[in-house]
Amino acid sequence: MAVSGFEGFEKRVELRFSGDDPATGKGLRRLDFFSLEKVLHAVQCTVVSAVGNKFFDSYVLSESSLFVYPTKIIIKTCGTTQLLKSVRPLVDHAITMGLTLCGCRYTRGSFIFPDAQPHPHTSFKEEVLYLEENLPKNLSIKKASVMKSKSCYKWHVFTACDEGSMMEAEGARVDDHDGLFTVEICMTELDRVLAKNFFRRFNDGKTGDSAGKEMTEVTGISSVNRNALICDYAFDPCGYSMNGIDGSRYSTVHVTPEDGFSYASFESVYASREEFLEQLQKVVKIFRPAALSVSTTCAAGREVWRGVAKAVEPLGMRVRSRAKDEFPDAGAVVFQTFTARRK
Ligand SMILES: C[S@+](CC[C@H](N)C(=O)[O-])C[C@H]1O[C@@H](n2cnc3c(N)ncnc32)[C@H](O)[C@@H]1O
Repeated sequence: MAVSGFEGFEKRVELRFSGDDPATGKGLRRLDFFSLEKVLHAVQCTVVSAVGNKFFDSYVLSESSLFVYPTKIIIKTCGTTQLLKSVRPLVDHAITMGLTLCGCRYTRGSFIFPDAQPHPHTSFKEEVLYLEENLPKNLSIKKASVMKSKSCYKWHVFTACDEGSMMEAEGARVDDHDGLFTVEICMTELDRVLAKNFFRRFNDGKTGDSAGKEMTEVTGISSVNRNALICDYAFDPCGYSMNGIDGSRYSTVHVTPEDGFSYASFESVYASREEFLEQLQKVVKIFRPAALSVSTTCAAGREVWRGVAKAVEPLGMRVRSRAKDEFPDAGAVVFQTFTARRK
């Protein structure tokens, strides 16, 4: 942990592969646990709990989450982890399974404690350089951009893909190659009373799993998506992580409740804008942050960002800025920031 406080803002990387194993269709899910742990060791985190269904495997980590699909991996880590160190080993493991990397997307917000970040996360420039050096050469179509806001929080995006993926994305005009769009929500300065729900009582006699389950219920996180199977974990003395699995769709919540650097994140994929907006409202009510950012990534031409301001306005949040950009393979990214009227 940094001397100053825990860095809640996560780094997130999504790797897409082509060439599934036609015999089992399990692709990357065949990666054994020992190999996965070795990759996570390089990142400096560990698995605290795991669950899977017929579509994917989901892992709650000591620092955030990992999702493994047959041809896609999403890994999100916070604190002072070295997330990008996972990229090359994951690509190498995939090659042994007959899979080729065809797309990479790296996103993160602005760190609260940037000076505490180790290599290669000391700056966005360094992260991009590291990715360029460690990604296979077939990912020749690249773009890196920092999307600005009116506050100190920015959204950093890097994407890279091969020519085949680029043509496919242009033809289908569908992001994520499955019709879903991704939403990443970051919240800071959480309501102090609500943040207390993510602290454990001294010597509570509970396990991380049982205390996590209780937090999921007490805070209302269980009602964000009632169809999701939730795998939750409460850290000691405070902090919370959960992964939700709903068919082929994941969701994830991470909370750093300490006053002075409180932070919570919510991420999920959606097919419908209505469902997204309904869940966004529930999430904002759980944390009542003073500052909120909502990043949507979807096919170019789909305007899933619309309606966000209208959805959070009745909850006392006012739109501060909106930045839009397009990225090869990923599609349109819209980064919107909001602040609470009370501040
Ligand atoms: C891993 S969780 C959630 C991470 C998430 N990205 C976030 O900040 O919202 C981080 C919270 O758990 C607390 N925590 C307690 N023990 C921890 C541990 N062994 N590893 C990581 N975090 C721990 C941290 O102080 C922090 O409040």
